[in-house]
Amino acid sequence: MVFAALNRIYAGIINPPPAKKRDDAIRFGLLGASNIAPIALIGPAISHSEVVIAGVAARDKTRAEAYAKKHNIPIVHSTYEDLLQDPSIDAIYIALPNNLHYEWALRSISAGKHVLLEKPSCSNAAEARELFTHPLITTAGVPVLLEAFHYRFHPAWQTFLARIHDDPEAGNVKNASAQQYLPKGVILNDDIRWRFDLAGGAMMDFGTYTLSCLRQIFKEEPTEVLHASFRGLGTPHSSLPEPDQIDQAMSATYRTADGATGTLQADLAVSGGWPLLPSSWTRNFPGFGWPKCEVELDEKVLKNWDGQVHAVQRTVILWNHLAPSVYHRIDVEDTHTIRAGDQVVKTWKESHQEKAYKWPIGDPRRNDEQEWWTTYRYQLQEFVNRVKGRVGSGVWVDADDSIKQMEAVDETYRKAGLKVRPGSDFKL
Ligand SMILES: NC(=O)C1=CN([C@@H]2O[C@H](COP(=O)(O)OP(=O)(O)OC[C@H]3O[C@@H](n4cnc5c(N)ncnc54)[C@H](OP(=O)(O)O)[C@@H]3O)[C@@H](O)[C@H]2O)C=CC1
Ligand SMILES: O=C1OC[C@@H](O)[C@H](O)[C@H]1O
Repeated sequence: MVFAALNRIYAGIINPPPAKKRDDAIRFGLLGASNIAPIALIGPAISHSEVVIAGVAARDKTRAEAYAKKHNIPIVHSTYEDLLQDPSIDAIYIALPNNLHYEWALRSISAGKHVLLEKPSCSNAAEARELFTHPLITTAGVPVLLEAFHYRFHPAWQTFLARIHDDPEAGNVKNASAQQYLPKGVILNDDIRWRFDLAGGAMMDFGTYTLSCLRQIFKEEPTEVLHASFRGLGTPHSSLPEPDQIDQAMSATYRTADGATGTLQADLAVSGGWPLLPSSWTRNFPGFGWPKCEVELDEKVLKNWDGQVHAVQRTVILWNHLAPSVYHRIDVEDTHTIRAGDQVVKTWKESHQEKAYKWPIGDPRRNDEQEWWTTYRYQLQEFVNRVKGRVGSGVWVDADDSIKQMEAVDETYRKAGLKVRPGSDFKL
């Protein structure tokens, strides 16, 4: 198991096998010399025959040149706008602070470029509505715009959803939870995530994934935020603009019209919780927690005969939805009960575990994917399929989804007593 995981990490992240590039490959330009691009796009592009990372622009040209050299990017522009106006660039990757997503997505689309836009798509719902309903992206034949919720494109996530929504044993969703934690200290004090003016905060970061997970699990929009509470920044951050508006961690519970509930936990600075040691010793040490989604379904009647009922109640857990190519596990537990009236005649459990590094054998989505493909590599595959007009796996994040996501983010901030993240004044 460890050896297989190391192999997947090596081929998927450390040293992806290079593909021979096609003449009609999509030429990507990067806005900003960002920390995330090497993992989210530059690395995945190496093994894709139809993607070339052709250019980068950064606010500081010397930094852009150093970044280009490190990552073998041939073209360097000294302004973001110059990159957009470069006719040799087909698509733009936007991994800028959240408050700049709206403006640069609009600018990129209006320059005729396809856009892979980092999550969260915008600073708030008003911007998302403006962006995703703009005629520049709603008219036929316009460029592709995708909010980069990479985890959704991996077969592990889609298999998890299938166990909740598609199996005969699956009742309605009753309760769900989604959690993501980063150890304290990983995100430094001057990071964009701690800046209210840059639309930062835990809810905009790990919160946006966990909320997206719950919305997918519910398969309908939550109608109410039942509870939301946050842990703020400590004193080292007091020099930042409006530090009291930043959530270092967020916890929120939602309810749907059908009465299902779901809770998210998103923490960008976890401490303590070490096993075996007294909590008083470790409470200031960095803590760890697996990314995890768990769902409890309502009981479902499978069979009804001669006054007896056979029902099943399912629980499903996905361990590590965030980096499933490294390792993941889907646990399915079905509790079967046979009843005669109120009397339980028999009850038993059936459990199994699943892995889905690729689409299942015989599945029409199965193609030339590899077990080491990361979520970002699967996402890139679908982005290219969309640009090229192919059917692909069918997984996508559409405009309405991105709008509803930001509406729920805003509602969470309101419920927590924090301000909705500030939007930009940019107009095309
Ligand atoms: N999909 C995923 O797994 C991940 C997604 N993300 C998302 O990607 C985006 C960027 O995150 P990350 O790469 O960590 O960010 P970085 O801290 O690396 O910043 C990205 C770029 O933002 C530019 N920038 C523009 N204005 C500012 C400013 N005022 N302060 C700081 N930087 C500025 C810089 O560009 P320049 O080079 O021009 O100076 C910088 O290179 C975020 O939206 C985040 O949510 C982040 C991590 C993981
Ligand atoms: O996947 C991620 O990992 C680190 C986070 O801070 C980042 O924004 C997120 O997208």
